[in-house]
Amino acid sequence: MSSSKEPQSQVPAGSKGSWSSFLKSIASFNGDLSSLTAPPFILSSTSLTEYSAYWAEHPTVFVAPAKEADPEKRALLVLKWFLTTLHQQYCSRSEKLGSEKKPLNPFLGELFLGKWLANGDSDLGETQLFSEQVSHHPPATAYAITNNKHAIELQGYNAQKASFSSTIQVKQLGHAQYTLTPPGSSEKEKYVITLPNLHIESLIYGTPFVELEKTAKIVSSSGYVAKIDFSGKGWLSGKKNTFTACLHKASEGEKKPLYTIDGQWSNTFTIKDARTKEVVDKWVVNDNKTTPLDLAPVEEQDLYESRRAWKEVAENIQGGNMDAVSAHKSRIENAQRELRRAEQSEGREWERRFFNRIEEQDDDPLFQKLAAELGISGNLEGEKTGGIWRFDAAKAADAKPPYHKIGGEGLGITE
Ligand SMILES: CC(C)CCC[C@@H](C)[C@H]1CC[C@H]2[C@@H]3CC=C4C[C@@H](O)CC[C@]4(C)[C@H]3CC[C@]12C
Repeated sequence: MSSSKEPQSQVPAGSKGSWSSFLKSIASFNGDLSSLTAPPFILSSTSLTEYSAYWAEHPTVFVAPAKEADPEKRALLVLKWFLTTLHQQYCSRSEKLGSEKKPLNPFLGELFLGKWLANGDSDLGETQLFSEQVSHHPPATAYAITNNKHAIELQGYNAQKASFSSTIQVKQLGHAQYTLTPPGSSEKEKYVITLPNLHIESLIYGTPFVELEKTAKIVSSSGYVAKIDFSGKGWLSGKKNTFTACLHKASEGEKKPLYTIDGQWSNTFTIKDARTKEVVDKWVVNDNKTTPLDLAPVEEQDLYESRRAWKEVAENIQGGNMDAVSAHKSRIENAQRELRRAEQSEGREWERRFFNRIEEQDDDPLFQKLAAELGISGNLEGEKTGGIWRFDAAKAADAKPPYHKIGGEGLGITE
């Protein structure tokens, strides 16, 4: 007999069979999550290209480091910003939709573009988002978030490698780089960020949610290192999403912490000065509303913008009309296959709108130095990310639709 405290299955009555076949299929799949066929109740109408927005849903926290003159406090503010993104990155679907869902698998060239407006804050300026699916096989998304007023740029690209060991385990490939120009300085300061591993909990009950694992690191050109350790359901606290973080000088090591942070990334965490043991800052997720991303109305969007391209699919997922969902998905997939065939026979490649594929040896030396400190290499990951991707600010300047000459052809739309 099951005790009343044990979680009950939340799988809808009509989906029990398809859920258990889904669970069986993941136990033996090939590592590409997009290839999994999941039952309708777990499908999301949001594409993975949208997830890039999670990096800056608190624009004031995103720009705060650029205003700080003290390098040590600046490094702390970058760490704080990174930690404040985690709730949105890893919890927001579960909180909004009742569980983690399977996102739409972006097509090559799919775009998600928008901005966070200053909303009356005269000092904030506009923060712009460029997110683009730069590879389809393997799937990889590149993003850049810029704030010109504060000369900040975050860019990165990522892909996921999944495996199965009692549940879905996900390794994130790729990394992020945050660049600013300190007040009064003319030299850029760069922070390179590695991404944590994650796994899915509560799959069996039909209420999957994300838990983070292992570590993430941030190293800076100013000589600071932040290490974040994720312990999931903390051994001491017994609470989910538990972590500890520590900021130290690269020259001094972890034994001489400057600041320590602990708590739950999905709830509350506290920042302490490690020298005085004093609490210097606290973050409470519920006290900090996110700023909604400002998007062009769907009719005015480019055909390759995510919400416009997936409109029919999304509406039919929401309406539960799965035949129409697969019809529209197939339309896009077939048109994309056709396009790839044509490109191949003409010996050319799809032109990325905002990003370029680069050779590692041609990369920014500042980035290369920090990557070496972290032991990461674009070349080693390149196979899983379709290459090494860098934002092209010139391509983004004054960008407005239409973003591609090709029109509806690649989406199976004839107009
Ligand atoms: C819900 C279950 C049954 C299906 C599996 C869904 C998989 C594809 C989902 C679940 C959680 C998702 C991750 C959640 C958050 C992020 C952070 C973001 O910055 C990049 C994408 C990434 C890393 C997602 C990739 C896709 C992901 C791993």
